[in-house]
Amino acid sequence: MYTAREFNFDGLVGPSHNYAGLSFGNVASFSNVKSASNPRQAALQGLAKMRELAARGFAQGLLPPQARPNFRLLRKLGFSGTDADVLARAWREAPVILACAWSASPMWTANAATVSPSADTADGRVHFTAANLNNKLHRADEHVQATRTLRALFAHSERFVVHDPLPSTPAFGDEGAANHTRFAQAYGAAGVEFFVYGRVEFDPSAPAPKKYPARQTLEASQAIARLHGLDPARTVFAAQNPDLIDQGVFHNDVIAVGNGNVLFYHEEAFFDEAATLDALRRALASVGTELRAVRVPASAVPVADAVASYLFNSQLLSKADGGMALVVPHECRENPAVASYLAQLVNSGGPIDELAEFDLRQSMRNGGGPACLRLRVSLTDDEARAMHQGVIMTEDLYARLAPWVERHYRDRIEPKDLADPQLARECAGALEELERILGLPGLYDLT
Ligand SMILES: NCCC[C@H](NC(=O)CCC(=O)O)C(=O)O
Repeated sequence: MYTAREFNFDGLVGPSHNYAGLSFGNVASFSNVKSASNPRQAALQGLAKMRELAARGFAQGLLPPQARPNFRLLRKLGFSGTDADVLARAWREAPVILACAWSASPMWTANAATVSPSADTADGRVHFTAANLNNKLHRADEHVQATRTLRALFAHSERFVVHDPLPSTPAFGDEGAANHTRFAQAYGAAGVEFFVYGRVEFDPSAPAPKKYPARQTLEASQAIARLHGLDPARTVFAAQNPDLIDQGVFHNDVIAVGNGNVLFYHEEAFFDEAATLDALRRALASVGTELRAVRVPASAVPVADAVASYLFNSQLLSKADGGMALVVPHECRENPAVASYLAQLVNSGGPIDELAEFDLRQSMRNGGGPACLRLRVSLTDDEARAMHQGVIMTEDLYARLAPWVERHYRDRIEPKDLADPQLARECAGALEELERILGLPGLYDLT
């Protein structure tokens, strides 16, 4: 009856992937600052994940990288002259700003937008709102291209709407789907949308972290629910545990993941666990579904291990046989507490009965695991047909993209390379060819 599927749109890692330590509050980003990256390996690791999941029959797409360096940003900040002048002066006077302009951070497409499937929205269209990501300079401009890309892919205005991002001010800090989960009996059925926020701008007494920034506000989440036309009875807002933000849980998707009627979460994830579960249970009951909560106690997995391994930054995928696979990074096997927890989990008779493990080390070193790397979009069959087809992962597309990466990507970038105008030319050349491979002429505003 409900013919809808969940597509995962993974970020294709861009040719300037590097480690610049730009994300205060993200432990991995800070610990790997200024080490050498390998963009070629990063892109191939991401493609390998997309290819394997597509081959297994999961609906898999990609979102293209963004043009870097971001000369528009650098020029806006007063660096002028030729492109080479801009890079040289920024390198001399403001190397951190230069690194921001080069960041390949759009690869983490969970932060590209919040998406509400048509079964949840008042007008029956799929709604997208590009995230303003205003907490970090290197991410605060991503929404310009993200909006443009989403409008190119989901152009059919009777089926899709891509909203402008929320106002770029602290009251509306929005990090997209990293703080949003949807529960439903089936992808095409009416569901419950779950928003987790880190602080409340207009209520100073609300919980908030002390050391690291809370990137998502309640006000932003509420605005998105309004824009998307969500039914209040099927929308739940919950506060993240601020102490965990201070321990490196900078997005909710570092400590919880949901799919179908399953919530897989750490017992300390939420400010008020009981109230959060109650609200979810009530909302799910209104659509005839019962919540299955898989709670991980701190005695089995301490928060520090969850952050180091990215156990919860996993994908929960519904399989044809009715079970669910948990897509985890290699780091989960290397962490003894997490490895033994997972061995027990898949044999517990619960909803998660399989592990799929991937080497995503290049992304992980910047704090991005399997879940950060993908944006979920549930689409009916008609909607899936109405979107641009050139970004859907197939063996054929893989066979074109892997050699494209080999041709254009370096295998090493260190901080001083960001001053190199030749690297900028290589990146532009790569994207020009990518527009053709994906069948998206004019995707980039390369003027
Ligand atoms: N959802 C995962 C996002 C990871 C991302 N890391 C970064 O931007 C690190 C970039 C650097 O430090 O070079 C972030 O913190 O927003």
